Amino acid sequence: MSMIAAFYGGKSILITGATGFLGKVLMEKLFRTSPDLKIIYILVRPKAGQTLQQRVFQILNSKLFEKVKEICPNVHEKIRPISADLNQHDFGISKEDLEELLSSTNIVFHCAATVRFDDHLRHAVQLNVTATQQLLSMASQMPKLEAFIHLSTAFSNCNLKHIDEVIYPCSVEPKKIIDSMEWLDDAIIDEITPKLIGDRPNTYTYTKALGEIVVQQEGANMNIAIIRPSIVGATWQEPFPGWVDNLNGPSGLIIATGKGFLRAIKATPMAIADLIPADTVVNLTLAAGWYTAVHRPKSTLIYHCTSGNLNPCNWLKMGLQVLATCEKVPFEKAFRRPKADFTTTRFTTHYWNAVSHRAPAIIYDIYLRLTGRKPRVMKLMNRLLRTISMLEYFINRSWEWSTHNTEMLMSMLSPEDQRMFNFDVRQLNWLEYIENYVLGVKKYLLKEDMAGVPEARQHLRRLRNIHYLFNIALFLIIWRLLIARWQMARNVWVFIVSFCSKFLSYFRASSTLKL
Ligand SMILES: CCCCCCCCCCCCCCCCCCCCCC(=O)SCCNC(=O)CCNC(=O)[C@H](O)C(C)(C)COP(=O)(O)OP(=O)(O)OC[C@H]1O[C@@H](n2cnc3c(N)ncnc32)[C@H](O)[C@@H]1OP(=O)(O)O
Ligand SMILES: NC(=O)C1=CN([C@@H]2O[C@H](COP(=O)(O)OP(=O)(O)OC[C@H]3O[C@@H](n4cnc5c(N)ncnc54)[C@H](OP(=O)(O)O)[C@@H]3O)[C@@H](O)[C@H]2O)C=CC1
Repeated sequence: MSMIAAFYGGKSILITGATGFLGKVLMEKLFRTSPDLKIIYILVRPKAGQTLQQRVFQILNSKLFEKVKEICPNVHEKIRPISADLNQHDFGISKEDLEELLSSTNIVFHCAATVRFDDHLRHAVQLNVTATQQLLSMASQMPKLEAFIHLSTAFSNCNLKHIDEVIYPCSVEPKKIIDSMEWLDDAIIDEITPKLIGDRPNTYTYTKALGEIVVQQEGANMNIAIIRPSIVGATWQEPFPGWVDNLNGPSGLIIATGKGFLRAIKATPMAIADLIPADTVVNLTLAAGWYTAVHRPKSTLIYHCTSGNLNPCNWLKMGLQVLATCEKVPFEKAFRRPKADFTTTRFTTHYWNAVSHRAPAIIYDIYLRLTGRKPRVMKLMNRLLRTISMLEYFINRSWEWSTHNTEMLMSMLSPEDQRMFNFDVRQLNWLEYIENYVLGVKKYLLKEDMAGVPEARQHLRRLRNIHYLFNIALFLIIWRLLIARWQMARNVWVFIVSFCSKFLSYFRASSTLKL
């Protein structure tokens, strides 16, 4: 019998960010392994014209929840969406809902965050710091609370090379930052942002670090744990391999590679690609929830959910496997053939951006214009290059994360729990995982049917022929222009022609002699 699954049975659980990538996988696993849990409260905001109920309906009707609906047919009765916007004071939760939440909740999983790298500091602070502080204040009024689990990121201290499972101080106290956001105007915030984030690359990592300090300060009297995942990727095993539903992290770049948009990227091939599957993060999170509530460690424990020190994979290995899979099972309607390389210097990156990214986009847009259609490729390309520039920091460095707490937690699990809530990345086969990831991107993100693969292959063959024809035509045009303008080119041309004709006549002569 699984101790962890039994622990969540009969519990009332509050999840923030349940409509996000990790939140959905977390909810799915909870329902699948503890179908007898009492209720899951989720804080949801109405979005894109959808009501809360419609959003929940959409989640439950996705492929991710197919198994759950078999195991727990009344799953819809066990999810209670609560209208809440974490940008608002008190989250805008109604008085009745708040009372119910405060009186019933046993466990809190705080997943909501803004994960955008370029968010304005005011917004990032509001969501990743102030909202965390408010949620903790709410949690402190929950008489039945057993554990509060906060989702952070392994990159919250990416300004360090070696990162321990501890909370590092920031130069300015989070409370001062929260206060200042209330009275500083946007222009001043823009001006001080680079000084505040210091040697971190973006507001996301900075505010996640502030969020951790808030958790430590405000949650001193609660049972709290912090999970720090690295780059979260598609699921490894559960509920099925390759599930992913947003473009964050590597997923967007996998699409860009498979569709032939991405041809070169500045990366350090041997740097560690610290990916971690979403289901691994969820298993560790649930195990930490159980351990925190049952064993009540004296201090806040931080768990690094990373792969680099236990089972390292580098960007070269990952990139080659992405390309190999895209070759084997191509994406539909590719712009160009999937063929990409890593660049290592600024100069080569600029060169390949001009030749392999911008030039084809301009040519294709001209073709679209000439055929009476709206040009769109350059816009897409600019967005891709901007995304790459945001991610570059993470693919050109390696970090070391210590994993003592994570390994300790693993050793505390029964063999049954080690199997059911497996977060041992040493068992992960990277090539198999990356292949399933790419297939998952194709099936669940791009919603492409595997029946379309032969047509996609045919399309790639057409693109290859166009590529060859284009290259030959380009060569001939350039050569013709050179001959017309340069004596030197003419001399070379005469030399080549006379060399070839001598070579041919020599062959002709030697074959006649043999006869
Ligand atoms: C040798 C072979 C070589 C082969 C090479 C093979 C290569 C394969 C190797 C792979 C290497 C992987 C490296 C990963 C490193 C990850 C590190 C993460 C570490 C931190 C982890 C964390 O702890 S943190 C969680 C992750 N957090 C993010 O990862 C957010 C990032 N992101 C943003 O911060 C914003 O995205 C940003 C960018 C500002 C743009 O912002 P933006 O305003 O320009 O664009 P938006 O995001 O608003 O998107 C506007 C519309 O573009 C659509 N779209 C957006 N991206 C798209 C895309 N890539 N492809 C298509 N479509 C896309 C979107 O769906 C919208 O569509 P629509 O308008 O229809 O709704
Ligand atoms: N994905 C990754 O690579 C990594 C993620 N993490 C951490 O894991 C956690 C979950 O990330 P992930 O699932 O990928 O992120 P997503 O962007 O997929 O999900 C974010 C969630 O937060 C919710 N949210 C955002 N703003 C508000 C708001 N104002 N009010 C209410 N809810 C809001 C979103 O709701 P809505 O659907 O309405 O937008 C969504 O449910 C985050 O804390 C992140 O920092 C850590 C390391 C890596």
